[in-house]
Amino acid sequence: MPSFKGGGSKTTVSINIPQFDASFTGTGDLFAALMLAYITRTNHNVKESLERTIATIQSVLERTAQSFPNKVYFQFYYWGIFVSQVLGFEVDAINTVQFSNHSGYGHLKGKVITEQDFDELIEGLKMNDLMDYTHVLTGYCRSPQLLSKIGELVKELKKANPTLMYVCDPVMGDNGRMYVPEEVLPIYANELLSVADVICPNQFEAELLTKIPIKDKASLLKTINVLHDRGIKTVVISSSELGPEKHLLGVASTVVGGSKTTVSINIPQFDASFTGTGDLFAALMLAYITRTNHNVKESLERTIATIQSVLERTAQSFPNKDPSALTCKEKELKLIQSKSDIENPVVKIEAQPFSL
Ligand SMILES: Nc1ncnc2c1ncn2[C@@H]1O[C@H](COP(=O)(O)OP(=O)(O)O)[C@@H](O)[C@H]1O
Ligand code: PXP
Repeated sequence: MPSFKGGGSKTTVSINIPQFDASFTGTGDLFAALMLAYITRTNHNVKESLERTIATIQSVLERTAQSFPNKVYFQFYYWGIFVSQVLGFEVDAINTVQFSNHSGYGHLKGKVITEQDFDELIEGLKMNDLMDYTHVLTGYCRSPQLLSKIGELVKELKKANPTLMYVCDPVMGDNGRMYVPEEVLPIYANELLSVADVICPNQFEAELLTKIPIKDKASLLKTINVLHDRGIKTVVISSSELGPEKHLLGVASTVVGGSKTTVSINIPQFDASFTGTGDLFAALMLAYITRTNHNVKESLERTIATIQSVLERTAQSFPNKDPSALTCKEKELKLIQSKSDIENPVVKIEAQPFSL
């Protein structure tokens, strides 16, 4: 029964809540977060806040019996999670790091998940019989030991569900510089690639994995073929410097039933560098490769359309500033504001067959 005392006058309201014949976990959290939102929006109108909160929780509980067909296990930071949820995936996320902020800022405080932390979480999932994943997506990870364990986990999960899709974003660096310890490279190259169904390195990461310098389209294609030869069905280079002026080039390639499709897309380049776009890219590709059953053209087009609209909205939130002058805080990706673009991206740039 919420009560509000403002300006000396008190308002107290109550509501009858139809009771479900089951007990749920998480409804208290939901209640508090919804009340926070509605008390803010209505400036402490407790009647409206309570009504909307209860209406929301009632509809969530009514819908709780309908479950999503896909359940993703995430080993990640936060950017991809929202996107996957908006696109209809149930997500169990393990944050590989619990940091005060991302690494683009000048200072970084917090903790990296240890192997023991990881083992405990997996033990709990197993004890409760919760390992029924359809997808695994891994990203930012600084520990070679932990990565190795993830490889073992993926093998185990695939044994239980042979159709499970493992999307590996081998997050190691960008523009010629590694930002995780060098020791993770052999683990990606020797242990994770062999279990990956989809891999989405950027140009630098693809070079590290194959030891092929990418100087032109021929070396890019060679790199993709080497990755396919290691048994990876779908290889996506999230960005390379081989695009036309002021454009990046993204490439996606898939081998289905012995026949290969490779497409590329010109990505208009913003005059700024953003953090989190790689995470976003991997989560979007996972969703669209699943929805389209490895149609790389459509997947790449929708992924790029979504990211472009997020970056446009991010850059436009400070219209009087040159994008290159934006601070780290100003460049935080405007994900929540882009929810409807994430749900329904408008494809403006078509991917083309990749040819030399
Ligand atoms: N400056 C930029 N301008 C336009 N698009 C960008 C820019 N930076 C990143 N992106 C988008 O984000 C995607 C992933 O970024 P990329 O740099 O390849 O990944 P990572 O962050 O892992 O290095 C690219 O495919 C591109 O669509
Ligand atoms: N900082 C942290 C803490 C991260 O977890 C990541 C990627 O997950 C990055 C920086 C790099 O982000 P991106 O490659 O997606 O731009």
